[in-house]
Amino acid sequence: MALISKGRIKGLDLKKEFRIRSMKPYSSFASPLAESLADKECFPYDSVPNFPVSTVPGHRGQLVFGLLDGVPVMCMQGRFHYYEGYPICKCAMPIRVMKMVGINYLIATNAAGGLNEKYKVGDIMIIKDHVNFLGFAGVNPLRGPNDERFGPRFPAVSRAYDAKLRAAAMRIGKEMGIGHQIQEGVYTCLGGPSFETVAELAAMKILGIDAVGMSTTYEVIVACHSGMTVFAFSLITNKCVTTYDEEVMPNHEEVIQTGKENEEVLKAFVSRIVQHITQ
Ligand SMILES: Cc1cc2[nH]c(=O)nc(N)n2n1
Repeated sequence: MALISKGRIKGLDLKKEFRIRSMKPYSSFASPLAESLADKECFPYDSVPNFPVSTVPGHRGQLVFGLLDGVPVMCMQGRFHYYEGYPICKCAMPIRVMKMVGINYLIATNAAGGLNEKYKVGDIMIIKDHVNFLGFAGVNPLRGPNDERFGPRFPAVSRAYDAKLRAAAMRIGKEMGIGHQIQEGVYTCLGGPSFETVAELAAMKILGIDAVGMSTTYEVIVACHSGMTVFAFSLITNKCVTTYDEEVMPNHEEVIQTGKENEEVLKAFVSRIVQHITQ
């Protein structure tokens, strides 16, 4: 979500391009919230010049503009992942489009495996920091010539996840009566599409990682580079498989199912955070 002044790129009025009447918050969000918007206008990704298209089951593949409890918002239904085969800068490109329409905040959401033993399936982990494993191998969305229109060559990302919004989200969770399922921790992004081995998870535990996924960090780095304020959370969709004798292996069906089971509470949670941002 982002509070935005009316955005416009020098010489290119995106409002005409997107027929945007008034832009305020934005959310990179799963389908259900975008479906619930009033006064919706949808732009399939393949109708937006140079946009990648979603290839992952459960990701619709369109930009949705509309009203969330009266607040004009922009949602992504489906995001792009490194494992789909896109360059990482292409996976983060939608964040630059949002910046170009004048966005100053981002709410990013994802599904993730719970590595922290205290976590339960269905928990919401507010992300306080990330370990960008992809970046350790140089897979960074800012690699290559720097585009000065957005930010500096060497951006700081030490406070990528806004502390005030994290505290507000914690309070909102308690007010909603879901404080018992709200966590705060460190998220990591792996390349995927294979899930992690037991040994990899043991290593990540030593590194203090709480939840494991395959997205988000590259979007947050680009949002930070562009000077956007970021809030992000993970829905814990499964417990990471940390031993060799566990019955159930991690699987995409479980991820989708847990997302469906929690969509109402997530919609309410994000709506309350939007209200907080726009008050
Ligand atoms: C979206 C998602 C869900 C899980 N679960 C897991 O154990 N490991 C992952 N990397 N991911 N990613």
